[in-house]
Amino acid sequence: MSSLEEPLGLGDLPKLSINRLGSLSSPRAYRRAAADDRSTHKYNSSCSGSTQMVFHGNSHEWHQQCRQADASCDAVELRDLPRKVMWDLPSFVKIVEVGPRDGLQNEKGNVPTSVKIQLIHKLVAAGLSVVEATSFVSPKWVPQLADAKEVLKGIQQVPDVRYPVLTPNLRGFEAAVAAGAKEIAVFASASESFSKSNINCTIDESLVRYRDVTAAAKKHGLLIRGYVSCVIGCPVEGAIDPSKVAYVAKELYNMGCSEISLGDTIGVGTPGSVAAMLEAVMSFVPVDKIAVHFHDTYGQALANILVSLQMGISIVDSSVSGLGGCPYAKGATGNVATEDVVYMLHGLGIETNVDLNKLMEAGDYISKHLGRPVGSKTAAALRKLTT
Ligand SMILES: CC(C)(COP(=O)([O-])OP(=O)([O-])OC[C@H]1O[C@@H](n2cnc3c(N)ncnc32)[C@H](O)[C@@H]1OP(=O)([O-])[O-])[C@@H](O)C(=O)NCCC(=O)NCCSC(=O)C[C@@](C)(O)CC(=O)[O-]
Repeated sequence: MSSLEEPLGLGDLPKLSINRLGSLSSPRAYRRAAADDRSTHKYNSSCSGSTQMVFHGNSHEWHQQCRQADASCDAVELRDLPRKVMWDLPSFVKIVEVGPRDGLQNEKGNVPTSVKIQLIHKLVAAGLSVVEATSFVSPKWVPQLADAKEVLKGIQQVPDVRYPVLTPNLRGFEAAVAAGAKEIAVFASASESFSKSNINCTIDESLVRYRDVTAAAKKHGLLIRGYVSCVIGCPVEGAIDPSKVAYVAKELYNMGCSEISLGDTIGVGTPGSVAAMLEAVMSFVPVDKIAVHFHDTYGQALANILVSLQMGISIVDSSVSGLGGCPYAKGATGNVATEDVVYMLHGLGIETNVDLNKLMEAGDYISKHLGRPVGSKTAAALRKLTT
């Protein structure tokens, strides 16, 4: 088996599933072959010119065309369908695991601090390098995360792993620093109504507040993540104009956020609306600083992630076992499940450094604790194969 076709880090899954999943690694081979074709082409032996992909409007097809086509060489070859689809996907995607925060914040029953800490340890053991740990918000607003200090202090932090925490104001920031936070996240909204119901202020008021928080964070040398929520739709205002998202993203980026996470808080986006929103944001924020954060209310999250990757995004937020939902966004379901994201990315030949078996153990652990079946289709399917 060549290195291009090796199974996708599936550890000790049974042979049946390795074979089934391993066969999906061919897109990696397609991407490698496509990359090779960029430097040389072999179908005109008299020409050594490099090639490029060209979209032919009349036929609606991609062609591999010699860059010197206007001069000495007219070599043109119709490429196969998989290559068209896999073109220019990133080779590595960083997953930001938000389960312990976004996933649990809406849980009605009390989740013990020790369970939250254990969950974070299991997620890190699965290879996740960024695990959002908790929020230093008002316990009146989010009672489930009232133990933020105990959670952050209780984690045995692993070097090179990041544990960001949400801070809505200076008070939360100071509490986070006192508990040992090395990275914080501020969270604004592209919808005025959601901003009011989530953090009790207008968008512009929140940006003023976050300027203070980010200035303080920079003084302490902390990393800062910035969220924009309701980037596609709002439960009150309906569709959100991409220019509003771009405005908030730009403000957060300019105040020093090193990563801007774009949240489809109520999960109404489709690849069409997501592409338009991303295009607007990319005019102001470099693509390598943008993360996508999809809730899966309409079952569109994986498709939305795929179109984001095709547009150059390589940071994806997700939540183990699809936990989640925002207390101030009625009707919103959980985040896209990390297991499903990892399965899709590995199937595309994209590295994540995440061990799917260990990730599923973390999903089993928290699902058992919450007394419900795992919320990941991948985990449910693979569990069926192994029992
Ligand atoms: C921003 C506030 C505090 C304003 O809340 P407020 O009521 O306007 O603020 P306040 O200053 O009047 O404070 C109210 C009480 O909370 C206390 N307080 C004030 N601040 C803190 C703090 N940091 N930590 C602990 N306590 C705090 C404060 O001391 C006071 O206590 P009291 O005097 O009444 O006893 C509140 O609205 C809040 O905490 N909101 C957070 C809500 C939240 O966490 N929502 C979920 C986030 S999910 C999200 O935004 C979307 C995202 C990121 O996941 C992406 C996506 O899915 O799309």
